[in-house]
Amino acid sequence: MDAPPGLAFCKMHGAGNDFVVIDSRGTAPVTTPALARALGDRNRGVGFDQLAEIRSGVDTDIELDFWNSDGSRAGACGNATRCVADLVMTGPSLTIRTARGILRAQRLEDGRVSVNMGPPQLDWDQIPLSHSVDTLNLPLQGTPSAVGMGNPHCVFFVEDAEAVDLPALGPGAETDPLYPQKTNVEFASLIAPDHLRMRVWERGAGITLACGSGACATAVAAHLRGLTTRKVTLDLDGGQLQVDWREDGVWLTGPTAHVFTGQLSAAWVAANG
Ligand SMILES: N[C@H](CCC[C@H](N)C(=O)O)C(=O)O
Repeated sequence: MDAPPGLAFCKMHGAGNDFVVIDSRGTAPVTTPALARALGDRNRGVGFDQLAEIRSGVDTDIELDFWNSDGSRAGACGNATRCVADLVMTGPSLTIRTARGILRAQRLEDGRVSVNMGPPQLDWDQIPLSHSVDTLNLPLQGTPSAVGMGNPHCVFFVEDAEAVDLPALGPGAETDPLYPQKTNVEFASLIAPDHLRMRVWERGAGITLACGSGACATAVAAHLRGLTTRKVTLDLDGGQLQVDWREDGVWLTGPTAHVFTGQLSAAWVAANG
């Protein structure tokens, strides 16, 4: 007898920031907070930093929803956007509707995928913060900068990002009351005016090897602080990303990898959905 149909997915990563991708084009969306949390469990599920669910586009080629491994929603995910674009793109570019708005991805001649993450959000109420402050110099220890990229970021500039104890410092900043929806937390140090070292503690996912929207937020904050040019390379724990803050938005470029496809068993989905 044939086994009952399960749920197909594929596993991808961008610079070590890893994703489960579910393609729900033409079918009903399946992800619930409980399913995302169960699937994100690296022992009992598949494991991922973010889950990306593809839906059919209405006025764009596709729509994308993002979830963190703790079951919470992520408004933006630069690396997953690049990975999914790589997966579904048939021409040179792709339009994607996300919670943030419409994003455009492009394939470069070297095979890497770039996405325009849109303009940065620099006003306190857009990021969002709990009240009006100088977003470039937050009234927190270490004077980090707040930048929104469709999700909130708190960027600390430090002497040596390598030396930062992420599990000790990340959770406190993630849950600081200044960020009513919590925040992603980046630690960056300057290597050269076009080169940064960055490490990240992500909201809802903890330490990840790379964060595309975090790289964008860090590049924007570094430029506004007068440290860097508009186009920078960022060394993350899992690889390099390029960010170019242009007139039409913040472009993120980097590698993508398709690791495997799989099929969740129907029984597991039923027990965990
Ligand atoms: N890794 C993702 C960002 C996930 C952000 C998520 N942790 C949130 O709650 O906003 C990226 O490449 O942009």
